[in-house]
Amino acid sequence: MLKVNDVTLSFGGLKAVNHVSMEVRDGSITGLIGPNGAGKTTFFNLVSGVYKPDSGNVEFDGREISGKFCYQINESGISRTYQVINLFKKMTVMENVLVGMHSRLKGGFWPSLLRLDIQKKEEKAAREKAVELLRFVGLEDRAFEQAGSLSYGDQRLLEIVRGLASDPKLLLLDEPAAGMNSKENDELLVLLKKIAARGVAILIIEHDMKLMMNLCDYIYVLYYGKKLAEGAPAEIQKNPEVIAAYLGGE
Ligand SMILES: Nc1ncnc2c1ncn2[C@@H]1O[C@H](COP(=O)(O)OP(=O)(O)OP(=O)(O)O)[C@@H](O)[C@H]1O
Repeated sequence: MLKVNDVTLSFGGLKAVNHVSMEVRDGSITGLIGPNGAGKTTFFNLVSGVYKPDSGNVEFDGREISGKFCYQINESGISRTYQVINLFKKMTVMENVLVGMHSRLKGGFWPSLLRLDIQKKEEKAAREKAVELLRFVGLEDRAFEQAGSLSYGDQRLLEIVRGLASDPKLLLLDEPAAGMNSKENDELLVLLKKIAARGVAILIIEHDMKLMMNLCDYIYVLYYGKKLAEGAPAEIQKNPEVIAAYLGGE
């Protein structure tokens, strides 16, 4: 579904992503690992439309998406979360999910101003769907609390729910386990497998190797902007170059 073909992006003289190709298959969980500064977040920014590659291209469902705006890429079915929690902390949990849904809502400006029937129906359906998504992650009881009042781990879950709200086919997760305790970590593993079982493919950046080894179907390793290795978790784990990169890099 996602095909990244030989992309390169430089910041001044630094090749943050250097001739990297990769693929994410339908419904799979694909991992992206590498030491700090390897280019992982920049790679996400290339896929989600924050940056346009200097060379190479990105295809999603057979169509080129490189060069499109972020909102167009989101509409085509790619959603993402960020390394730093990016919620509207003063808004309720429910409102945060509804914000994530906006690209799927049809009733534009005039219907919303006049509160036409079509818009009321759409709003009701959106709320029901938000409740269903919150139930999916066990946050339905917190729907009307301020997002900022949730624990750190729950805020990370809410970010994932908001990412799912636009009905993506592919979810990009940038360090979703950061700051989670080990129980939250185990719950995250179960949740991400459930999301993939719903048919949503996942591309995930994460430093927690235990989580990645248990979670991913396939892993890519970046090192100084270049692809160092790719393969099944068991192969990656015993790859001497990968071990050396981690021992040397962190
Ligand atoms: N906007 C930018 N301008 C200049 N340099 C940048 C910019 N964004 C990233 N870089 C540089 O590009 C390289 C790759 O950074 P990137 O954030 O993609 O790495 P990363 O693998 O996500 O690291 P981390 O695990 O620490 O998040 C780093 O050397 C970084 O300093």
